[in-house]
Amino acid sequence: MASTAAASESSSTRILVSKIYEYLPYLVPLLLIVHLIRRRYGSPLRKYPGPVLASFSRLHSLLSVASGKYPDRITALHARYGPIVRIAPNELSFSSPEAARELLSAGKGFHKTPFYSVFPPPENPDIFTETREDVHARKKRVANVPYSMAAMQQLTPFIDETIEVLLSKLNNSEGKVDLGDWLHFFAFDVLGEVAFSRKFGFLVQGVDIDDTIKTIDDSQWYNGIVGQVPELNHLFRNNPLWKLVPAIKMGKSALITQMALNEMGKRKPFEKSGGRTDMEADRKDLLQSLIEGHLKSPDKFGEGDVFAVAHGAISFAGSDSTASTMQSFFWHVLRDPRVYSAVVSEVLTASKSGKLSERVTWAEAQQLPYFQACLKEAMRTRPAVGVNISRLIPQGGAEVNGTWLPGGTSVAVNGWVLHKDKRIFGEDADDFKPERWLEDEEKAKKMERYMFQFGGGSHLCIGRNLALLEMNKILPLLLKEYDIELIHPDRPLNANTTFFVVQSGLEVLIKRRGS
Ligand code: HEM
Repeated sequence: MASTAAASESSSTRILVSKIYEYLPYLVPLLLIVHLIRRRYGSPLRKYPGPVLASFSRLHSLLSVASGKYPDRITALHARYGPIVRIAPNELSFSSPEAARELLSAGKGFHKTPFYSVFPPPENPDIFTETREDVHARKKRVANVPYSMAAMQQLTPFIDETIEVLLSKLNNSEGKVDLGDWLHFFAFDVLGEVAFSRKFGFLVQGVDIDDTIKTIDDSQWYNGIVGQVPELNHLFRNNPLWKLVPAIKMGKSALITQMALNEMGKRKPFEKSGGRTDMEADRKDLLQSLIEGHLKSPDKFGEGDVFAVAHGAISFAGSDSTASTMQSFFWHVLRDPRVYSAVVSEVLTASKSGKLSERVTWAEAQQLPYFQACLKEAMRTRPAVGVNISRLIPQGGAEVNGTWLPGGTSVAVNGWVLHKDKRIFGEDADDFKPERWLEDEEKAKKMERYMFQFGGGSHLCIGRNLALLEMNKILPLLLKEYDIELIHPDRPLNANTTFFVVQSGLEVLIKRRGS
């Protein structure tokens, strides 16, 4: 009896298995469709409009970033769907600057999303890649000290030295030059000096040595795209087999990594050198300040953090961002004869009346209101970070700008959208118009509050003082020294957004004033 029952049971199992096999080609797509429909309609975010693909897959975001035109894509999405757009199954993009202020403000428990974890180094996250707020806060407290404006001012001699090299190069190449390339080389060389008291030599050689800049940009391209689906990182960069493919050197710029390692090595043991590279030098570079921070609080800021922060500043955060901003400044100023003539006249008048030194200082640049307005306007209309800044809503949910959102929702904001808000910046917010900063003090203060070119809150850019110091010194100086003209005034600047908006094509005719 028992054996008959067992035989019949095994035969029905066989039938079931054979049926499953028979229907498998239909079953798998069916289950997938059910899963996708659940993602689209079963989510509490279903009431928010957005592209259909985005409601059930992150593929939409991935393809948008891969296009290199993310600022245009996200702007178009908000123009079509309104102030809150569902850009992925669990992600909303907000266009309102008020929402961005709340999202980025410190102490609300909004953490960075897994997007950031894709950026190297995975083994020792730096200030940018660290997604644990408490660990981030601990590290940032130490790293903030050397990045303060007072500390940065002491680095002025490093910047001045690099300025001399740039000027000598431009003096020797009067006529047609790619100003964008020179500004890019300048931004890198300043960082080499500031961080390690070492010249990378981009300006001297006038080329992208060892394809360093290209390697960094390729890495950013990868980070921006794979960051949309961070799980893919296990398949690629974090996959040991990936490293065996010789053509791929994602995230590893030999020149910069080697320089960082050498400089750290030379200063060991830290207890003895105090982080100084040269016992005679009276200049303190960034690495020395970071080592001092490490010596004071080795438990909060380990040796790995010293390396990660110094290396990250150069190989990721500080170079493309500053170069892109300077290129935007020149492109906007040069293509509008009215703006160019106003800013040049301000600089030359100040210079003639003895208000500018031969090498413009930070304090002097602050006394050039029209120049300051042009710089702000460049950072407003073309912020250097082109992809979204995103944060996670904590478990239990939270309100953003009056909208209740469930825990685990990712919320994104984008400077290219936020800075074009007509309520804050005016009906002509899409236009480059420096005057908007000079018309009314109250209005200018309000606009300032809603500028996100350096992010905000606890993740406000740590390098903003360095970038501002550098730009305030070199930009007016170039306007003072040279007559500059766009070769192709009607041609847009080529912009390829990876994480930063990497720009090219700033070709100009340059002539020394008075020559
Ligand atoms: C004009 C130049 C720059 C721009 C426009 C810029 C922009 C930004 C933005 C928007 C963020 C916030 C990103 C986010 O929350 O997802 C950020 C963060 C950061 N930036 Fe910059 N940056 C510039 C220059 C620099 C420089 C020169 C350095 C270092 C030398 C630097 C280092 C960092 C770091 C470490 C972070 C992470 C801060 C944190 O999460 O606490 N940046 N930057």
